[in-house]
Amino acid sequence: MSAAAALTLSGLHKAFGTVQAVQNVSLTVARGETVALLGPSGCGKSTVLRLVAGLERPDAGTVAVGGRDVTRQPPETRGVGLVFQDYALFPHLSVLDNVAYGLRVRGVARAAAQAQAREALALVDLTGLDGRRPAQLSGGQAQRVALARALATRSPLLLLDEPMSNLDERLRSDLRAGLRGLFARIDAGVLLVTHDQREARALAGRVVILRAGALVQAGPTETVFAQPATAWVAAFLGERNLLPAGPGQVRHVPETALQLGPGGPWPVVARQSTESGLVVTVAHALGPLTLTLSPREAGLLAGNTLRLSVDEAQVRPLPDDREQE
Ligand SMILES: Nc1ncnc2c1ncn2[C@@H]1O[C@H](COP(=O)(O)OP(=O)(O)OP(=O)(O)O)[C@@H](O)[C@H]1O
Repeated sequence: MSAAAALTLSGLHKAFGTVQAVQNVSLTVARGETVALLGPSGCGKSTVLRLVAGLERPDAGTVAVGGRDVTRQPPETRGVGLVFQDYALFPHLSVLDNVAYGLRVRGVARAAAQAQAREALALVDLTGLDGRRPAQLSGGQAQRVALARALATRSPLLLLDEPMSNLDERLRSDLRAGLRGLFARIDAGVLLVTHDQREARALAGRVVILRAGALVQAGPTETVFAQPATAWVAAFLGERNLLPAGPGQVRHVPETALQLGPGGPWPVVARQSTESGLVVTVAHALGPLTLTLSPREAGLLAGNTLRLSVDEAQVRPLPDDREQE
């Protein structure tokens, strides 16, 4: 199977001085699959991508692209398409020539390079803008040109490092929807680094979570979000209800376990209006529980109390590993 994988990383290590940036990371990305690398700032996400691209050399471990060991190859022979957050387009070249550039430097003849570039521009819905200069594009269009440039190489593996970080929220959500369709159409593997959990959930079939350079959990996206393996992962993914349960243990009460209506009433001890609704904390018998109420649900607040019960079947014990670093 691994011969068919777009990417196979085995036992990768990389230190910068005393900083262990990447520690024993192994993962595979199948063709046609999108995998998101998630983790807090400084956990080693960009370093993993740079090791795959050949911009850094690992201290130990191997990188195979399309079943070929490229650990000792320079970036240009690895067959990897890259889109970095500070993507640079050549200002003096047209959109078409920007996209064709990488093919031309690999020795593809001009007419063939332009045909492949047009095909890539069509994939990102930019047909008709071939003749424009980068300065005549919106931020979202320029971002799609950078993507088309990576797609045009027809690499079996695309690496995207925070590909939408320069865009505003509306453009990001438009582009997210477009990318999901695009990734489904091309048969490449995609390794995506993002800070944005919505981006990971929208685009990736699997997620890999890094902490201080080491892989702490990997699995199908919805499984990892629904069943974080430890308290640290749960907290990183935004879970708020981790109740102390003895030494080194917490009880994870997911928000889906909180059922409004029966139970209580419990006193509301904190409330705050946010973009997604009214966030309230109730003093439940199990401990303080925080949940977000939609405007309609906020109508269930009676004075300063809320009726809710906990579906115990969804409550899971987790090891509390939040202190170790
Ligand atoms: N060239 C370098 N020299 C020294 N230290 C480095 C170098 N590149 C990265 N590091 C360190 O390695 C660790 C991992 O960095 P990396 O950029 O991979 O993290 P990241 O998860 O991508 O972070 P962010 O989300 O903030 O971009 C950090 O502690 C960083 O300071």
